Amino acid sequence: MSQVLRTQLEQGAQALKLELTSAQIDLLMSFMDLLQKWNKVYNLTSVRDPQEMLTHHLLDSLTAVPALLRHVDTLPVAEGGRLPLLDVGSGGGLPGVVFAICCPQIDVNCVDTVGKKAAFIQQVAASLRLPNLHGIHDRVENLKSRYPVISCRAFASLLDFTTWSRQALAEGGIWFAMKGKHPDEEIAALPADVQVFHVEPLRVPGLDAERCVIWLNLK
Ligand SMILES: C[S@@+](CC[C@H](N)C(=O)[O-])C[C@H]1O[C@@H](n2cnc3c(N)ncnc32)[C@H](O)[C@@H]1O
Repeated sequence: MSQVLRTQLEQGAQALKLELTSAQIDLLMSFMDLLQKWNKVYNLTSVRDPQEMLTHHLLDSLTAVPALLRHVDTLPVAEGGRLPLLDVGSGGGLPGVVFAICCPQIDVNCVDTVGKKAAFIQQVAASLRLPNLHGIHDRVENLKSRYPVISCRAFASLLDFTTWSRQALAEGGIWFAMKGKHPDEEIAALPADVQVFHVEPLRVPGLDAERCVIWLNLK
């Protein structure tokens, strides 16, 4: 990836007030390289242009990191332990890999029904030496473990997301759904015991588009 894209990434991180080390910027750039390389073989994302990959995938996912960190910082985590997070329908690792790189205090588990996508995540974890990143090949509905935070991006309606991942939500846990426009109709379709407790608008550096995070929990 070019120096121009790296500079754009650094400027984007600064605009988001994310204090990333140059090692983390290197890892994000290497992730983009791996995504570009293996996309040709595995068909991980329809986005192929490197510039578009930077703004629509990397910076878009990065925009959710400050919101996630604000929440995580309020939770008790065992000494030396990491907070488990499940990223549902992670595909080529968005936002899961970005979260794993930017938040070493989080243990990121990316689940996808497509075996080659889960295998790609395992490959990214090994290549980039990320001990806090794991690929799981399964349907989210089948998972037996429980997670205090469950995220998704471009996955499904809020109703399907919360219904399919409900058994994987730890007691007192939260869902973190990355969405485009405020999804009024999806919110209206939620069952009575699932509540939206916060909607956070996001601005992606270099992208003129509506984005938000929907925070949900069980009543
Ligand atoms: C549109 S892609 C989004 C990928 C990625 N989150 C992104 O933002 O680019 C949705 C992904 O969800 C996966 N998926 C669909 N149903 C699933 C299920 N029940 N459990 C786990 N993954 C699922 C698909 O295989 C696909 O990779």
